[in-house]
Amino acid sequence: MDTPECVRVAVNIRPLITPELLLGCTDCITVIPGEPQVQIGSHSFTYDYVYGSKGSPSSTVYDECVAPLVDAIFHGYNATVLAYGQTGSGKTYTMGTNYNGEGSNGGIIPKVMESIFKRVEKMKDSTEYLIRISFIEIFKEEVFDLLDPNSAIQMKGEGTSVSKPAGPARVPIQIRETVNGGITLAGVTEAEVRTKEEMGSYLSRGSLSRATGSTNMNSQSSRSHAIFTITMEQKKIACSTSGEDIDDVGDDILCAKLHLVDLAGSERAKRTCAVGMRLKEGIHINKGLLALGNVISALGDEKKRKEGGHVPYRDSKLTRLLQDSLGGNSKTVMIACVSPADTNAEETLNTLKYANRARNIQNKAIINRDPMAAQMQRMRAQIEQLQAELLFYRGDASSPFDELQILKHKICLLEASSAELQRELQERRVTCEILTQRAIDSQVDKDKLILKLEGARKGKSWDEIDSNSDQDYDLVKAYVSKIQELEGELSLVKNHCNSKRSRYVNCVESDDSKLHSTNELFPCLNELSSDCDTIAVDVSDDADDDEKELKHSSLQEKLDRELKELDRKLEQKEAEMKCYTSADTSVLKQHYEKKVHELELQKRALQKEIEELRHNLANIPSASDDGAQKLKDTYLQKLNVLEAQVSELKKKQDAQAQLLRQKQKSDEAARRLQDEVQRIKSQKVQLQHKIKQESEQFRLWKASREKEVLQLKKEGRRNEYEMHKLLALNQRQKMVVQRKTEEANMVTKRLKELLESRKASSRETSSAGNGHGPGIQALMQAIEHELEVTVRVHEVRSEYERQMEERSRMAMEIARLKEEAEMLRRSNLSDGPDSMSPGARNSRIFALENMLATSSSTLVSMASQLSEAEEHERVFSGRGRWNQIRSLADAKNLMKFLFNLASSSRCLLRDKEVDCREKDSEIRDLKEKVVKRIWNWI
Ligand SMILES: Nc1ncnc2c1ncn2[C@@H]1O[C@H](COP(=O)(O)OP(=O)(O)OP(=O)(O)O)[C@@H](O)[C@H]1O
Repeated sequence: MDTPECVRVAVNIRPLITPELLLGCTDCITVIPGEPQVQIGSHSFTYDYVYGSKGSPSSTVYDECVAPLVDAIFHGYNATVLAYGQTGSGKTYTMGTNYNGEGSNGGIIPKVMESIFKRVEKMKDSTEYLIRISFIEIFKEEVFDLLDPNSAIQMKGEGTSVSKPAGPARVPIQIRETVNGGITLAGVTEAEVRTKEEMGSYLSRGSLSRATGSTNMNSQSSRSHAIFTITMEQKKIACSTSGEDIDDVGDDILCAKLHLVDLAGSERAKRTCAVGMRLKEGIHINKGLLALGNVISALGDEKKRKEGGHVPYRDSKLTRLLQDSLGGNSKTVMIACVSPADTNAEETLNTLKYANRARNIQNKAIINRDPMAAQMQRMRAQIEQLQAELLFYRGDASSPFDELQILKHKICLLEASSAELQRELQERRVTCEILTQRAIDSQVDKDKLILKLEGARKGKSWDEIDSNSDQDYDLVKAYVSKIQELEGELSLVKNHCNSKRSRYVNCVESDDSKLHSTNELFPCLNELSSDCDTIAVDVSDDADDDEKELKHSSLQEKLDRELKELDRKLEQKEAEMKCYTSADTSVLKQHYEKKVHELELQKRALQKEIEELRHNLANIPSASDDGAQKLKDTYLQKLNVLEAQVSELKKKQDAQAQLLRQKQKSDEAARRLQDEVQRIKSQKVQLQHKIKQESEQFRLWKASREKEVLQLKKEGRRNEYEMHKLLALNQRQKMVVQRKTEEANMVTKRLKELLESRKASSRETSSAGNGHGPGIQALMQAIEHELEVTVRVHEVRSEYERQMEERSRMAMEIARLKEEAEMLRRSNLSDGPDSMSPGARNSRIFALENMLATSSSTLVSMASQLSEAEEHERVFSGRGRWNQIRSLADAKNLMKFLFNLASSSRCLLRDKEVDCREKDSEIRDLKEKVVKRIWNWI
C-alpha cells in the first residue's frame, strides 16, 4: 500500500555572480555546518537538503534529490522536479534547461537523460520501453508547445538579447481534464525517443524556442514557465538477467511521467527595470507564481488540509498543470534556488518561506498500472526473490573469490619485487662503502710510500723507516679521513650556498607577486591600519634580516674555517715539498754517483790485485820449499780477504743503485706533491673568491634592505598621518550610517506595530461582520489603519531602495579605487599624478567595505520586515471587509470617508516629499563635504 509522503525540499544557494560582486554584495545566508539548515537575519529554516555556500556541493543535487525520482519512474511512479526562485537565482542553470547539446554543464535534465538511457540499455533484454517526451512553456498565461514543428521559426522581440515571445505562428494549447480527473494537453507534440542524443536534440530545440529576454537582473531571463515531460511505458518481455531490482514490472504495462519544471523567476519591476512588453511578461509571471504560492499555502496548511479546504488549482494554468505534482499522485522534489546576495535578501526570504511551507505538502504516489496485474506482479516478484535466494545458497560466488585470489597473488608479486629492490639497494650501499674505504686505504698507502721515500732521502736506515711507518700510517690515515670529511663538508656548504642563493633570488622575485596577491586578496585587512602595518612590516623585516645576518655570519665562519684548514694543509704539503727540495738532489746524485764510481774503482783495483795474486800463486812451484808454501798460503789468505772485500763492495754498489732508484721514485712523489699543492692553492683561491662574492652579495642585500626599511618607515609615517584623518572621517560616516540605521529600525519597528494592530483590527472587523452589525465604523478604521501601514511600508521600501543605491555607489567607488591601485601597480608607480596615495586609497577602501557590511545587516533586517508586511497583505487582504457594506447609506459614508482619507493622504504625501527633498539636499551637502575633504588630503 502506497503511503502519503511529503514533498521533499532542497535549497540550492548559488555563488555570488559577477554583477553582484561588482555591486559589493555579501552573503546574507548562513548554512549551519552539517545540518540542512539555513539562517538569514533572525530567521532560520530547515529543509531536506541544502546545497551551495558551504552546504553540500551543488554537484550532488542530482545524486541525492533527483536520482531516486528517476528510479521511481522505472517503478511506475510519477515524479516531478520543480525549480522555484526569484529571477537570476539559478533555476535554469540548476535544471539544465538551457541545454545546447554540448556537455551537461552539471544541469539536472541532461543527467536525467543520461541516467535513463544507461538503465534502459542495461535492461533492454528483459524490458520493453517506450519513451516519449513533450516540452511546453506557459507564456503570458498561455500554454505553448516548444516542440511544435510548425512554430519553430520565432520572431525577435524587444530587449537586447534573443527574445522569443509568442509569434503569430504559435497557437496556444488547451488544457483538458480526463474522466478520472487527470490533466492532458490537447494536441501537444509527444515525440518518441530511442536514444539520449535524440532526447537531447529535442531538449535543445525546445530550449531555443523558449521565451527568454534580457532584464536588469538576468541577461538571459526565462520569460515563461517550462515543463519538460518524459513519459515512460515499460513492459517486461523476459526473465530479468541483468540483476536490476525492478520487481514491479510484470506482464502489465507501467506508465510513469517525470515532469522537469523550470519556472520563470519572480521579479520586481523596479529592480528588473522592465518596461513595456517585458513588464507585461513580468506581471504574468508573478501572477502564475502567486497562484502557485497560494496552492502551496493551502496544501501546506495542516489545519486546512485536515478540513479538506479548497485548493485554488484553477487560479492559473501553471497550478492546473502541476495539480498532480503538488498534493497528488507524484513523488515531488522542489528545488528552491536562491541568491546569497544581501541585495536580494527580501526575495530570498520569500523563497525560503515558500519552500518551508512546501515541505508540509503531502503527496500520494501510486504505481500507475492495471490493478488486476498487481497481484500477479507481487507473486512474480516473490518467485524472483526466492530464485535469487536459491542462487545465493547454491554459492554462485566463485568469481569474487577468483578475483580475490588474483589480487592476493598480485600483492605477493609486488611484495617480492619490493623486497628484491630493497636487497639490491642494500648491496649497492655496502659496495659503495667498501669502495670508499678502499679509496681511503689506497690514498693512505700512497702517502705512506711518500713518507718512506722522504725518510730514505733524509738518510734514515730502513729499520728506522719501517719502525716509523706504523705511526705515520695512523697519522696519514687520520689526515686522509679528515680530508674526506672536509671535502664532504665543502660540497655541503657549496650546495647550501647554491640553494640559499636560488632561494634568495626566488624570494626577491616572489616578494612583489606575494605582496600583490596579498593586496588583491585582503585589501581591507592589508590596509586595516597602515601604522600597524608599518610596525608589523618592521618587526617581520627585522626578524628576516636577523635571520639572514645570522645565516651569513655562520656561512662566513664555516668558509673561514675551511680556508684555515686549507691553509694548514697547504703549509703541511709545502713543508713536505721543502724537505724534498731542500736537499740539493743534483749534489746528492753526484755524491752517490761518485761513490758508486769510487766503489767501482776500488772493485777494479781489488780485482786486479786478485788477478796478480792468482798469477803469483800460479807461478809458485808446487814442490818447492816451505817458504814458497808459506807465500802461497799468504797469497791465498790475501786472495780470500780481497775476494771478501770485492763481494762487500758489490753489495755496497747494489745498495747505492737501490738508493738511486728510490731517489727517482721520491722525485716522482715530489712532483705529485707539487701538483697537489697547486690544486690546494687553486682551491684556496676559489674559496677566497667565494667568500669575497658572498660578502659582496650580503653587503648589497643589506644596503638594499636598509634603503627599503627607510622607505617603508617614511611611507608608514605618511600613511599613519593619512589614516588618522581617514579614521576621523570614517568615524563621522559611521555615525551617520548608525543614525540612518536607527531611523530605519524605528520605521520598521513602527511598521511592525502597525501590522500587529492591523491584524487585531482585521479580527475585530471580521467578528463585527459575523455579528451582522453595521460594521462600517470598523471598516473605516481598518482602511485608515491599512493606509497608515501602506505609508510605512512605502517608507521602509524607499529607505531600502536608498540603501541599495548607496551600496551600489560605494561598490562602484571601491571597484574604481581597486582598479586605480592595480593600474598603478602594473605601471610600477607608487603614486598617480592626481590620485590618492596607496595608503589613503587602501584606508578608503577599508572604510567603504566596513560601511557596506553595516548596510548589509540593515538591508537584511528591512527585507525581513518587508517580507512580513507583504505576507500580512496577502493573508489579511481586505477583500472580505467590503461585504460589511449593507446599505446605500453605508456606501455613501464610506465614500465620504475615503474622499477625506485621500485628501489627507495627499497632504501627508506632500509633507513626505518635502521631507525627502530636505533629506536629499542634506545628503548632497554631506557628500560634497566628504569629497572636499578627500581632495584636501590628496
Ligand atoms: N551554481 C551556479 N554556479 C555559477 N553560476 C551560476 C550558478 N547558478 C546560476 N548561475 C549563474 O547565474 C545567472 C542566472 O542564472 P539562471 O539564468 O539559471 O537564473 P534563473 O533563476 O533561471 O533566472 P530567470 O528566472 O530570470 O530565468 C547565470 O549567469 C548563471 O550562469
